[in-house]
Amino acid sequence: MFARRIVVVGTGYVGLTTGACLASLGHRVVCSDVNAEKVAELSRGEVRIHEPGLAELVQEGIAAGRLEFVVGSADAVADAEVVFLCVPTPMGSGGGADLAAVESVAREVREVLPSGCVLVTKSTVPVGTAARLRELVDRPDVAVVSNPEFLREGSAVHDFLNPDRIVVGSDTQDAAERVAALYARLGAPTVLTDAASAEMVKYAANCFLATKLSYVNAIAELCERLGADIADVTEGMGYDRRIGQAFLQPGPGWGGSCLPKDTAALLRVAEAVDFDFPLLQATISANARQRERMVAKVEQACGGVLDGARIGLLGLTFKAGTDDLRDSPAVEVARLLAARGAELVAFDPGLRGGAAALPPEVTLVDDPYQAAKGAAALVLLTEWQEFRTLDWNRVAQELDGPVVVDTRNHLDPDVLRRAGLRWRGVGRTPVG
Ligand SMILES: NC(=O)c1ccc[n+]([C@@H]2O[C@H](COP(=O)([O-])OP(=O)(O)OC[C@H]3O[C@@H](n4cnc5c(N)ncnc54)[C@H](O)[C@@H]3O)[C@@H](O)[C@H]2O)c1
Ligand SMILES: O=c1ccn([C@@H]2O[C@H](COP(=O)(O)OP(=O)(O)O[C@H]3O[C@H](CO)[C@@H](O)[C@H](O)[C@H]3O)[C@@H](O)[C@H]2O)c(=O)[nH]1
Repeated sequence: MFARRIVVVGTGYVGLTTGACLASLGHRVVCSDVNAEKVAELSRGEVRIHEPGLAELVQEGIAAGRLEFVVGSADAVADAEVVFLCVPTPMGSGGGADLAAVESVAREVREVLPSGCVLVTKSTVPVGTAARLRELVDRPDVAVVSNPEFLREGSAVHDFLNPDRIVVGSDTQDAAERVAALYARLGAPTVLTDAASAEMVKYAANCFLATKLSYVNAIAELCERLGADIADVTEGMGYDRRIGQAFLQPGPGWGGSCLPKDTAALLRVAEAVDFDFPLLQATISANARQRERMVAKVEQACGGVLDGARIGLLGLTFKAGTDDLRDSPAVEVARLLAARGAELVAFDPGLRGGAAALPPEVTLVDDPYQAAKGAAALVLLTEWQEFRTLDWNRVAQELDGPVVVDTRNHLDPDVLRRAGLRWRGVGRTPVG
């Protein structure tokens, strides 16, 4: 089925990907945003975020007349069949999801939504939000559907077009089926359920992933203390199909715009219904400890003195393949190092054009060798592919102290050893 007209509200990672991908599937899509400058750029086919294939899809959609961008939502929804809400739901004070943007759009459009239209939450929203929106919109002729999104930043287009599953929930079966039909060409397994269950799937999945990572980071620490090797341990675990190889890489802790806020939000949801959730609490607190652990590793690598030490940082984004610094563990480690008096010089391939949200103590430079220059230690915080192939002899010449702390186990310790460098990883025996 091809919808006559789809409106996507919010043109961030999720909204822009949704709009461009649905247009590429043949739907007619209007994307709206409050940011007039962004709308003007997107209308010219200019995409600021770093997402492979997204700019091309946007340009193709515009050229085919299937994709347009407008400011404000009220006019845009006037003849919509389906309206996707893709606005932010950040962590509010107290940890719960802040639904101000979702509710503000719902209020903006409630009176102008055409009869028979479906209002869809694609933003990550707590269980009960669809029910709350039904009350807020107060239109028996408009159905509310939950259709959570599972794409990852850095592979957003690929993930949207090749989903592991589509989840659609509504208390109006027909509306859920209409939304599911938009994705029919993707051939993905589809879970049709009620709204509360669909909303829960999203949190349950993200919190499970976060728990898997906190667990693997704890096992890595144990490996370090017991002389076992986390790379071999996770490989051995991962062949068990019930566990799987994915999401088993230890690191400086998990971050990004989703896992931290979603774990905090589920904890709040649980509290609200008097459910004690020590497992999720431990997942979160172990993650905070992981960042401290990385700082302790760097301190040890610098001979126990961080105050006044110059430290080079490789990577600041929350993972490779994105320019996103939101809740980045790398930035948090940098902050903690700066608080201990370290002087920080950082290079990140995703931030070549600069970055707005860096702690003032971090100086951003344009190449990795400048980050290494005169440093007491070099610390890899984000797993960019190009870090593997640095000229390590040159790095060794630039460094003041011959040590690399690899918080992602991303580098080949033997290559570094041959360049005369000491390597310190996570959950593995130090080399050199
Ligand atoms: N980023 C991800 O990888 C990802 C994946 C799955 C789900 N999500 C969820 O999707 C939602 C959006 O996340 P994002 O990362 O795309 O956010 P984002 O910050 O990248 O983009 C949000 C966009 O919404 C716009 N906006 C804000 N208020 C608006 C309003 N009232 N009307 C119209 N536009 C408005 C902003 O200008 C911005 O362009 C969140 O709930 C998030 O949890 C994100
Ligand atoms: O083996 C791993 C995998 C990930 N990470 C870290 O975990 C965090 C999250 O990574 P990832 O899940 O790839 O990033 P996101 O793009 O934030 O995607 C998550 O959050 C999105 C927003 O809800 C969901 O849609 C995705 O399914 C979910 O994977 C990052 O700091 C990664 O470095 C590790 O440390 N080790």
